[in-house]
Parts: sequence; C-alpha cells; structure tokens
Amino acid sequence: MANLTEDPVLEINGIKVKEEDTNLAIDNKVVVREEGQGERDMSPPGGNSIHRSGSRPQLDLSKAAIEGNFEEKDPIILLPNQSDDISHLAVDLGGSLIKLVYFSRHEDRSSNDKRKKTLKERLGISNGSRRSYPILGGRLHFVKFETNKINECLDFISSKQLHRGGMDSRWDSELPANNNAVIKATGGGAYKFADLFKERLGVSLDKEDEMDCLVAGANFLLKAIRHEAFTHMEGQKEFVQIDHNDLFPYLLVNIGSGVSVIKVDGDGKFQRVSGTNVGGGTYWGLGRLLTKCKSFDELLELSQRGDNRTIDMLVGDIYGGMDYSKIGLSASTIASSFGKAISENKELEDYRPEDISLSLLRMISYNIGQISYLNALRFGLKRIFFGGFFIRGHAYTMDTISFAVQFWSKGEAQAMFLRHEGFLGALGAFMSYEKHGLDDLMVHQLVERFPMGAPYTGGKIHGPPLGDLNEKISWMEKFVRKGNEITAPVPMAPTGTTGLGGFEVPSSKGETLRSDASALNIGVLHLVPTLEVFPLLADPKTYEPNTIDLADPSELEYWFTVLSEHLPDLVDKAVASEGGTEDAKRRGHAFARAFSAHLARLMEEPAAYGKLGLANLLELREECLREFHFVDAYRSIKQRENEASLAVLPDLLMELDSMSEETRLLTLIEGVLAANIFDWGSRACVDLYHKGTIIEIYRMSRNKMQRPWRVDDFDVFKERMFGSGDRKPPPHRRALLFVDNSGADIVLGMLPLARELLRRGTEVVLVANSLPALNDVTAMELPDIVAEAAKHCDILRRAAEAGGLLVDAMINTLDGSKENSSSVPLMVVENGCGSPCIDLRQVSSELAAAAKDADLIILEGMGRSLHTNYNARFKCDALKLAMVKNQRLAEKLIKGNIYNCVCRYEPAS
Ligand SMILES: CC(C)(COP(=O)(O)O)[C@@H](O)C(=O)NCCC(=O)O
Ligand SMILES: [Mn+2]
Repeated sequence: MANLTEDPVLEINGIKVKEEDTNLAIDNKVVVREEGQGERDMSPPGGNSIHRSGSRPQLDLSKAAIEGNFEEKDPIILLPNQSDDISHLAVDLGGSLIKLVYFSRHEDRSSNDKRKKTLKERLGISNGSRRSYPILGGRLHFVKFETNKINECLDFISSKQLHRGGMDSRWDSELPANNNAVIKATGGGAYKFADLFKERLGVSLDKEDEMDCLVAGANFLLKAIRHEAFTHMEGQKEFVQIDHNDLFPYLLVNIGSGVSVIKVDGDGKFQRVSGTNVGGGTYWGLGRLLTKCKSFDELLELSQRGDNRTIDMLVGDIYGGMDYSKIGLSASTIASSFGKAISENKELEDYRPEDISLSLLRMISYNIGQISYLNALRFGLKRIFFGGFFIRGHAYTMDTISFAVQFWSKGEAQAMFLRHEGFLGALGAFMSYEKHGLDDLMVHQLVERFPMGAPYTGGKIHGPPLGDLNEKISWMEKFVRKGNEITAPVPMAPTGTTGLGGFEVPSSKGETLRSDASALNIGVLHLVPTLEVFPLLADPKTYEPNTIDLADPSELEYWFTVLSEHLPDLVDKAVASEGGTEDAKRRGHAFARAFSAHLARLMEEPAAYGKLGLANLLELREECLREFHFVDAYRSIKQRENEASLAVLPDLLMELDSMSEETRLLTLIEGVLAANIFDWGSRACVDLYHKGTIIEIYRMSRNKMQRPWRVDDFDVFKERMFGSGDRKPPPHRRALLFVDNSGADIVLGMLPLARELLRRGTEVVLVANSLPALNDVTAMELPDIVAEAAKHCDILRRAAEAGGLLVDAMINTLDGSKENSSSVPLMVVENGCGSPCIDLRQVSSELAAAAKDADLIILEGMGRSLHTNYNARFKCDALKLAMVKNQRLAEKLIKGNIYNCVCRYEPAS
C-alpha cells in the first residue's frame, strides 16, 4: 500500500473513497461522564476533520492513503480516520432503564486490486456470495441510561445521529436517507415515550412485543456469542459452552423492574409461564425508601458492605445457635427476611443502610431463584438463564440465585447468567428489523472488542461521543491526573459465601463496588460476516486455540508481568514509528495507560471480558495500539530487516541449489527455525539484537541448529516428502504457509521453503496477517517482498506471476523474459487477524477458500504454532515450526530451554 503521508492534494470527485479497512479495527467511540461535571460536550472540534452535518455523512480525509497501485485508474482511497457513517438503533424503554443497541456500519474491504481479482478467480471466490449478506461489516454497541434521565438518552441518540434515516437506507448506503425514520422499540416506554421521541427527534417508535424481543435476544446471544453464558457459584465464574443443537427447551428468567419467567422451546416459540412482581424495581424502590440511596448502583454498592444478620432472622436465632439439621437447614439459613425487625425495639434509623440493602437483595434474589426453580420443575427443565439489569454482574446476587436453584433442585437444575443480561429486549427489538440478516450470523462472524475506555468506565457510555483522538487522550490524561481512580471491579464473593443451607456472612467484602458492574462484561461486537471457521480443523467443536491456560493464576501473573515489562520498549517503537512527534508521544503515553488499565482490570478479574487466553492478551495489545492510531509500530524495523535479508538471499539460494534434495530440505527447515529468532515480541531476543547485526545473529542462530531438536519429527516429514525405498509419494497439491515475521524470517526462512515446494509442483499460499502485529509481515507487504525476491529467482518469479502476485510490481527479471511459462502458482492471502496468534475459528473468507484444496499446512512461529494451535489437529498434514524464545514456555511446553526448536509434524487425522 502506498502511503500518502506527504499530505498530497486529493481529488475526491470521480475517485472512489472508502473507509479504513476495518475488519479488525477497534471501536474508538468511547464517551465519558466526568466526575461531578455531568456530561461534557465532546462534539468533534474543527481540526482537519470535516464537520458532519445533515443526514449525509461527510468525509474525514486526514491520513488518507491509496490502497494498491498508484498507477491504477480510480484507485481506492482509504480514509483511516473516517468514522462510522451508517447506524441503526433499537431501544428497550423499561421502567427503570433504557437500553440501546445500535449498529454502526463500516465499509467492507472489497478491494479492487488486480492481485485480489486474480486470487479470487483462482480460489473460486465470487463477489456474488459476499453481496448475499444483507449486512456488511459493522459494530454492535450496547448502551444504557436511567429511564428518569431520558433526556440524556435522547441527546445521545441525537449527537450520534442514530435516528437519522430509515432502516432501508441505513442498511444500504446507496439508498437515500429517509426522513420518516422509524425506530424499533420495546418495553412499556415504547408507548409512554412515543410522543417525546417524535417531538425531540422526529422519529416514530415501531413497537415490538416485549416477550418476543426478550426471547429473540436471548436466542441470538446463546447461539452467536462465544462466552455468553456462565455459572456463578460461591464466587466462581465459569463460562458454559452451549451446544446450538441442544439449546431448547430452557427457562428464561428476565429480571427487570418486575420478573418474567418464560419457557423457550425454539426461535419464536415460547410461553410466559410465570412471573413475579417482586423484582428489580422492588429492590430499588424499597431500598430507596429504606436507605435514602440515590441510585440503584449506590444501593447495590451499599449491600457490598452489609451484614444481613442484623436484620434477617436466621435458623440459628430460632434454634439457639443450632442447625435444624433434620431438614437440612444450617444455623445461618435465613428463616425470615427482615424477621429480626419485628422482635426488636428498633426504628429504621437504628439499622445500617448497608445491612438493609444486603438483606433486601438477598430476600429478592432468593425469592426469584426459588420461583425459577419451581417453574423449571413444573416443566422438567434443567437450564435456567437469568437476564435483566437487576443482576448487573453482581457476585452476591448471582450466588444467591444460584444457591437457591441448586439447593431446591438438589443440583438437578442449573442457573446460568448472561454477559449481555440487560440487553435481551433491545437486542430482540434490533433483530426485528427485517432483512438485516443478523439472525443468520454465527459465532465466528462476531468479534468482541473492548475499547480503550472500558477499564475506566466499564463500557458506560453517556453523553455525546469523544469526537476525536485528541479528546480521547486529554480525557485519559485528566483521568490519570486524578490519581488511582480505576474503580475496583466487582469483588468476587469468596468461597463459602453461601454455604449449603444458608447464607454465611461474607468474610471479606470489596471496598467499592464498581458502579456499573454489568456493563464491564461486554464490549463492542464487531460483525464481520466474511469470517469463517478454518475448514481444515479436524474438530472445530473441540478446537481451543490457546495452549496456555490463563485460569492458572501463576501463568496469568507471569504473562501479565511479561507484557507490562515490554510496554516501555513498545511505546518507544510506536512513538518512533510516527516520527517521534509531540503528538505521537502523547498518544504513546495514553496507549500505555490504557493498555495497563486493561491489564490491571484483567488481573483483578480475568474473566471480565469472557474466557481469557494468552492470544487474547496479545491481541488486545495490538488493538489498543490501533485505537491510539499507531498503525504499524514496527514499520521501519521491518523494512530495514527485509532489505538486509533480501541482500543476502541470492547467496543463500545459490548455496541451497548446490545441495542434494534431502540435505536441502533439512537445511531449509533449519533455516526457518533459525530465522524465527527475529522476533521483536520476545524480551530475550530484543536483548540479543543489541549484540550484533541481523546477519551475524542469523549466522549464529543457524550454527546452533543441532539436531535432534527438542521436538523433532523431521524424519517423518522427510519421508512424506521423498518416500522411502521405492515408494515415491506424490507431492502435496497445495500448501498453506502461515508466515510469521518480516526480515530474515520470511525472506531467508519461509520464502526458500516455499520455493522448494513450488519446485516440487506444490501450489503455495502464503498466509499472512491482515493487520500489523509486532514485526509480523502482513499480506499487504508480502507481494513487494516476493517481487524483490523474484528478481533473483526464476522459480519464484514464474510462480508469483502465475499466482497474480507480480501484476503490480515492476520487476526486472534475471533473464528479462516476461513470458508466463507454466508454473504452479504462488499466492498470498490474508488471514483475517491482526495479532501474533491465530484463532482458526475466525479466519478470512480468502483463507477459508484457499484451504479447500490444501493438503499441507505449515504453521510458523511461537504465536501461531505454540501459543495457539500447538494442540490443534487438522484434516490435512500439518507441520508446526518454531523457535521457543521464552524460557518459561520452553520449560513448560517442551521441557527444554530458550532457543530450543520445535519441528512437529502431524499427518492428516
Ligand atoms: C509475541 C510472540 C508470540 C511473537 O513470537 P513469534 O510468533 O513471532 O515467533 C513472542 O515473542 C512472545 O511470546 N513474547 C512474549 C514472551 C517474552 O518476551 O519472552
Ligand atoms: Mn511474529
């Protein structure tokens, strides 16, 4: 991609413009409420972004860059700073809270360049199939407001222009905006506030049935979001994998102001079987009267410091401190909520508000748990999902409900909670828009991201959005100046909080309850309809990308330390990559703070963002960099190393060509392993780079390549390649090479290996990152590297030409001939990721298409073949190659040492 960093004059008319390619870009629309100041107007300042007005989105041309070839007619221009332009909204107007779900569309990358076209033809990808998705890429956001602050909500909708345009025009940007906009709405407020919406926003509310919406929302979440449901027992949270084919029937208990109990038998098939008027509204209403609390969250926070024994009558109070063991009740069981208040000569003021709040919370939670159990029993249901904003991710509430269900059902029924608990209705209303195709989305097409503000605000979004990066950073700076105000997460109830038969008094309570606990557990859902499950996974259902389990606290602590210690160096690189300007420095600091806050948050509650693996942490770092507009922190390092390696490539190729086939294969594999040492993500390696030049380190690394390697299946691989005795196996048809780093790794390691496969008649597909991550080579950079290498090698040149790789590159071939002699093709596809690891449940459609004819995959590097996929099994032959550049991982995974190598070969399973 050619960068227009010199501020060229861009003619927009007549040239196609498109937004940044954002399959993986993070949402950067965090908006904040400042302590004590209410909402601050954060509408975008003038600057170099063009002001938005009217219903047509305007363009932000800053940092515009041409994608592909300058020479091409009508090149596509990327607008990295152009923010979301297409939005949709659905609302759930409840008695206590208003929930919004809105969608912001991002232009899908439908690149025009010739390389992609050739690739598509070769891989048989038709554009037609893409168009069949009613929605293109986009993001689903979740926001809530208190109903009594409906004006804030209307301001928010207005500031983001969410009400603009009718649905049809919104889904398809080519249609004109509609001035008679209609918003899907559910909840009682859809009736109550219809006039207000019309008056303030000029929109009509299209009312959807509340139960329909709750069920549609729950079904969507349970089918489409990976870590949506979890159990919560005695402080332990555990995510539950729901089998889509075995979801129904279940009981859905939605705890809003009141409680609905719904038996769900399928999509759109349900019956409201019960309910209770003692719900969230009761807790809040009674709690407010009894404690003078100003908000629900405040009331919940009070309960955190409460001791209900002062008010509740316990079994022990009646039985002189004894259990009533005959019927299974311990002395600490609540015999009668608020029961002590009748027998004591005390007034309301004599009770601590904290104790009242906890007593009330337990009374209501327990009652709901019990009613739910009775209904589950009534219909023979084993699974009960609890939703609604009463829960708010609050540990005691969940424990209390779980306890009731467990106790009364004797463990037969299971209480489960939903991360998007409060948004079922709003999501369901959103789903009711016709033709958006959301209900067809699958788990692998949704990527959840946690924006920069999440650790601070808990995803709470108030007021207008932060207009641009500058405002985001100044908010961050202000925040940091205020000191350590990262609010503590919801303290997990310690083990034993709710012993069998009753509720013990919590032995330790958190200092503060996060004011907006529930919203912490959800991020922004990025919809990427083009993502697919990698078709060569032997068993996608049991596939787990992460090798290291961060549920082990010592692992968690270790990797947090590694990432924290790497941060200063990363910031230096990132700042340097943007010219070391003052602006870059500011962004660098803000990035470091934001990422540290994410780390701190996860350290306190590892499951806060869903199940946590090392791959998620490494990806979060890259996402966070992107959020602060560090597009490619290792850009110049990559360039330098590519140049140095390309300079010695001809000598290496000559040396290889002088070898026998078998020696050459070994030398090639050694070469890949040795060159994998160039990894700017490894502390040990970075220290090493200060001790020599690229070539010196490469030589040293090669010289240390004694076999047997720590994991050494080379001989089996060699046999598959050359056979034994008279048996000569056919070459592989197509190999997918998941490449890793720039520089020596790709140029002196993987390209020569690719060349060997090509020489043997195997088609080669180089699979590289869609977005930069550390010093990994990207799919965008690869064609130029291949073109350079092809100048020195006929095999590569012919294959690259056959694969359409050289269409744009101006290369001088060795012999000057340009005829397209027959060759198996060399291709490049993007993998759909922007991380050093790869989750093969979510790969690009290009890669999925390329995989269909592949019978060999080679995964290279620590991230792709050790941290992730080390235990993955494939339908085709697989070779995993990596140098282990971390002592602890070497000990743990291969019982070896740092710089040991892995050559793991697994024939098709
Ligand atoms: C980030 C990485 C996975 C990249 O390794 P690669 O995939 O390039 O081989 C690796 O450098 C890593 O695990 N680094 C952290 C551990 C350390 O600094 O030792
Ligand atoms: Mn790498």
